[in-house]
Amino acid sequence: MILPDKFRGTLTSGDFIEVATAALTPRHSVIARQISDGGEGLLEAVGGRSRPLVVRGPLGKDVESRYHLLRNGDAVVEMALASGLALIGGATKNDPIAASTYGTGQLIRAAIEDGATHIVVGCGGSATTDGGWGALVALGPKIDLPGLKLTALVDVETPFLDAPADFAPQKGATPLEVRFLERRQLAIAGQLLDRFGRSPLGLPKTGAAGGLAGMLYCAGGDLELGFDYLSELLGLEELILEADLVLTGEGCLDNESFNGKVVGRIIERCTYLSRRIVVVVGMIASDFDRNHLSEGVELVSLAERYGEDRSIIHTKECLRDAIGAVSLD
Ligand SMILES: Nc1ncnc2c1ncn2[C@@H]1O[C@H](COP(=O)(O)OP(=O)(O)O)[C@@H](O)[C@H]1O
Ligand SMILES: O=C(O)[C@@H](CO)OP(=O)(O)O
Repeated sequence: MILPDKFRGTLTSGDFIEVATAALTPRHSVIARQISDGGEGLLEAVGGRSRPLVVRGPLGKDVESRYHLLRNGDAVVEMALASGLALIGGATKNDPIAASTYGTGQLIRAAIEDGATHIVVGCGGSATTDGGWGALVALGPKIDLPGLKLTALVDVETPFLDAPADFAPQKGATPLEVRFLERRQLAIAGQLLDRFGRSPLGLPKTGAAGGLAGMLYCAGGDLELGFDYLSELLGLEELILEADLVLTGEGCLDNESFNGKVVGRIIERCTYLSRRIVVVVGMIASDFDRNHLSEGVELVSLAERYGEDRSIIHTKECLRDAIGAVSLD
């Protein structure tokens, strides 16, 4: 069974599935699912009908975006498709103070106006650290509609006030800007408490997507790990139980991977269900704590095996070769 996350910047989870399926068939029967932790790739993973919409991108320029309507009635928004770092070409092009979740609010509002009553918002992969303020402005009074159920799917356990220090640097913030964002985040938490009577402070998961998850929580929403939502939707537990081997991977295996992200959750589930697990990653972070891996987890780093340059430039070839070298009998 193939269950990959993306390798940010070099390989989508769809690419991983294509390469791995070609390497394993016809000798092995393969089941593959695209999977996401709520960040990039969520809409591809959930499927459903796509509703296209032009919204305001993270730095104010219009972007073509969309949300999905599922057969079970859920409307699914992937915030990365409206307020994501990838939309503006990465951290060096970002303005980490100005970046706003307004466009995500526009997507949620459109789903409400289309009649959705359960809106699931994937948080992660963001350019923003605005505590969800932009989305709140875009939603206006819509967010208070009776009967509206909101679920924030998160990819990390980070609390609201830790979002700037933990994630703003990867969005281009300097240490000085991180301190500013921390003060602003605290002020936003106060505003959210005044408005909704609920505070995000001290609560795990509320810092996902720069605190968008915290705003949704204050507005009455639930917080759920993106992986757990998808696992239930796709029946992953049953599929893992039926598999002889589970193959997964992501760009960089780090301690955050075990903080709610796809690869960490898959390793945990396979260990619990006594399934063989092979993890192919682009690289392993230098401070990665190997105690996260139980005995028996097979780990391959493309950067270690083929060199960093080659693994980044020729990711597909390296992946094909690495999978070919795994003993599958
Ligand atoms: N093909 C690759 N080879 C080596 N490292 C990679 C490769 N692709 C991505 N990476 C590394 O992975 C990092 C992104 O990590 P990833 O696990 O994909 O996303 P996330 O930040 O959501 O956990 C990149 O910044 C890069 O350092
Ligand atoms: O958007 C963000 O702030 C972070 C955490 O939610 O996402 P990612 O881990 O994908 O960088």
